[in-house]
Amino acid sequence: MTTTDPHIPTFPDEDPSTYPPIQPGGSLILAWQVRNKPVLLVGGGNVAATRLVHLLNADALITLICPPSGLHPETAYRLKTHPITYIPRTFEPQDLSTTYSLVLTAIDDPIASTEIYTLCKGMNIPVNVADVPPECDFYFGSVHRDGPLQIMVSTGGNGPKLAAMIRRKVADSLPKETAGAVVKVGELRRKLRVLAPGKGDGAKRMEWMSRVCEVWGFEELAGLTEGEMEVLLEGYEGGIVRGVGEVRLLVSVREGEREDDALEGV
Ligand SMILES: C[C@@]1(CC(=O)O)c2cc3[nH]c(cc4nc(cc5[nH]c(cc(n2)[C@H]1CCC(=O)O)[C@@](C)(CC(=O)O)[C@@H]5CCC(=O)O)C(CC(=O)O)=C4CCC(=O)O)c(CCC(=O)O)c3CC(=O)O
Ligand SMILES: NC(=O)C1=CN([C@@H]2O[C@H](COP(=O)(O)OP(=O)(O)OC[C@H]3O[C@@H](n4cnc5c(N)ncnc54)[C@H](O)[C@@H]3O)[C@@H](O)[C@H]2O)C=CC1
Repeated sequence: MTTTDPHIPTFPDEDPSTYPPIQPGGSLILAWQVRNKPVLLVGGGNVAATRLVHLLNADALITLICPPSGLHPETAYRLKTHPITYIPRTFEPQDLSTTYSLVLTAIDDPIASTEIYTLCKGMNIPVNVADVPPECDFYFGSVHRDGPLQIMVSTGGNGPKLAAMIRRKVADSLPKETAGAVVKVGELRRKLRVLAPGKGDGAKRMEWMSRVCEVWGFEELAGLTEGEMEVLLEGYEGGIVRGVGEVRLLVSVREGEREDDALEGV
């Protein structure tokens, strides 16, 4: 579909074939920040136990509603080990309020599921009803977690078991230093922001960080020491990204000089 709206400029030299193709019918995949936000989980069985893992990993403020007789051993364990608000009975409509930023149900009662879904819609609260895709504002996916690295596989409801198998394949194909590299790049980016805090430095910061990621391998990034970061960052002002060999050489020369200075001081 194209439009002739006169407010939209035309770029004579553009090449639309370089833009990503649009494939409608997918999900909007996001990394939702629920840290310290109230989330309601209804049900305490098998599926609820897996939902709890995701919610706890995301530091949500969780309320769980489920009769004690329905608790899966893993759910009961989480209730003992984490500050989850537990309501030991079946769901009642007054349990819902707009303070919840998210509601998840994992119950084996389709009538109660639909009731909760309808109440959530009335309150504009995003909801996931575990086994009823049409009653889900969002689906869960199969998640690989390693430190700050998270990879989610979604098949858009087509094959949840396949999603789990694909997730394992993806995880197995990653170099073992991947999460370590993510941690160190995070440290380096925070140091860079201290060195060049200005908003106007954004483009230069981004270009420099991108080049560091490209020039250094995962293994080298994962092993970045404080001294190596210091030497790397010294290149930032002049837009220089030193390679791993040069940085390590400079670090060892400096360490040698420090030792010499220390000896002279004796
Ligand atoms: C739509 C969605 C809604 C939602 O739950 O958010 C949904 C719906 C349904 N799942 C069903 C069945 C199974 N679900 C699993 C497992 C997982 N299901 C997950 C997500 C999703 N499941 C969402 C779509 C995600 C996507 O497609 O990308 C995972 C990825 C994440 C998670 O739940 O945390 C997690 C794997 C986590 C992991 O191991 O890594 C297994 C396998 C197992 O249990 O081992 C089976 C049996 C085998 C099979 O059917 O494949 C049925 C019943 C079908 C029926 O009656 O036949 C429905 C309802 C329906 O399809 O109508
Ligand atoms: N990822 C997915 O979407 C999957 C969905 N399912 C479906 O999810 C649902 C839950 O599955 P499981 O956890 O294995 O079942 P389960 O039988 O282990 O757990 C059901 C839980 O719901 C509780 N419950 C029932 N009615 C309730 C109410 N009104 N208020 C509060 N708690 C209530 C029960 O006490 C129990 O804790 C089932 O309908 C199942 O078919 C199952 C596998 C995967």
